Amino acid sequence: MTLTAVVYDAAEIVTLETSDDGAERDDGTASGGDGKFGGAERDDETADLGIYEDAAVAIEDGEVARVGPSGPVTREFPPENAAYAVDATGKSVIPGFVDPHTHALFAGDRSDEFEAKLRGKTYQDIMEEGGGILRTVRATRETGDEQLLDDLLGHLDTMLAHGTTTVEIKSGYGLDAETELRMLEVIDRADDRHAVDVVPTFMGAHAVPEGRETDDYVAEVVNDQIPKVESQGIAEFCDVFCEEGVFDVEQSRRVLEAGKDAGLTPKVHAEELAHIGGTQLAADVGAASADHLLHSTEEDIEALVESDVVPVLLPGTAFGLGAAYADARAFFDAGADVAIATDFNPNCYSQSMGFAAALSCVEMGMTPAEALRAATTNAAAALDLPESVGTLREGSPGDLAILDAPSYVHVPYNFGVNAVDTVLKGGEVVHRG
Ligand SMILES: N=CN[C@@H](CCC(=O)O)C(=O)O
Ligand SMILES: [Zn+2]
Repeated sequence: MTLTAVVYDAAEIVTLETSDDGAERDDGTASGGDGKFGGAERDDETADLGIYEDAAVAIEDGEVARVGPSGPVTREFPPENAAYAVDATGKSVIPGFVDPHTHALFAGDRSDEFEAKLRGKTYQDIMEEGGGILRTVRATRETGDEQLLDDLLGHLDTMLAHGTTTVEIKSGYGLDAETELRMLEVIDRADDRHAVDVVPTFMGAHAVPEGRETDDYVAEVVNDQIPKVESQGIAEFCDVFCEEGVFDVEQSRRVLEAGKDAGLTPKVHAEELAHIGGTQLAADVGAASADHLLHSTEEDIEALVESDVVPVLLPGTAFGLGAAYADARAFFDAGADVAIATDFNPNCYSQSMGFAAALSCVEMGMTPAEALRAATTNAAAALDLPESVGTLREGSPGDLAILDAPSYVHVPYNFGVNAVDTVLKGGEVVHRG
């Protein structure tokens, strides 16, 4: 056994050791409070997170061997014997973030669309004028693999610096077999080259290519792209943009069923711009997650909970679109294990899970504890990862973020600023702030 790392004297280590017991919460709708926060106090769920104060964590062969009060841990695992010894005095330690929804591989710049939206254009207006996803498709098709890889590695550096140690990345800016496979290949190479673990998703059904009929393109995804993706053997999930004016429920179902036959677990972009039944589809096909959910109904939410589909909420997207946020409390009240993600893409240009957590608290009414669980253990569940991912208990991967702050609450509290100081992946220091 090699003692990879000891992080000691931390003000606080958050293990997420215990599971959320679904304690009753107030819905925060009582009157008399300040603005949208309402006047009712919610339960303090800090105890659910398994927090040690004045604590240390020891990592052997890349896995957490011990976590607990600093004295006993450092006596058993002396920092001077470790390859990496980190004095975390005044700092706090959390599991590395898991970002379960991104489109981080793309070419081109769409900052002008951000300005256009601020001048009043909608996402759909921009798509109809040839902008949006199809513009990124044109740019991605024209860009070589090495440039795509370089750009992606840069984005992974930014994510890592913000505490993300595992990320899902979708293809979907190719929309033809050749470019979709090329994207998955680049995603795979980035996974090999970078400390961040990358989970690859095939999303040939991200948009309908210019000049094509939707049914005809769906047939291409099903009969040509998915078999090729299966033989390539990189993708783990198959996602579809089930949306008004993009792929309807039946077209989305055809793609997801074909993906399942090819060994790809379904995921669904559902009810982002309108309600068309994508959430129910996710439940029907046994998806790992349904994502966006800005327009989901109570029945939709119940269906997700009954089918064990993880709802992934993307507050950065609502922020960037100037849209209303998903009703996170409705998901919690139904007993869902809610996850959050950045949705990093050219239309939602943020790689920061800390920012997603801040929006989750201020705009979607989560407590900092709920936001942290949504960004770690629940996010790992959205990617079908082992239960230990996103936790810091014995046997967990040694993936952790050390915050330059005495408590995990500073992640959302210090909004707009990166609270992450140092990041360990598999017990190795891979980022120092
Ligand atoms: N909604 C579909 N896909 C992305 C946006 C991609 C883009 O605009 O380039 C999303 O999840 O937000
Ligand atoms: Zn997306």
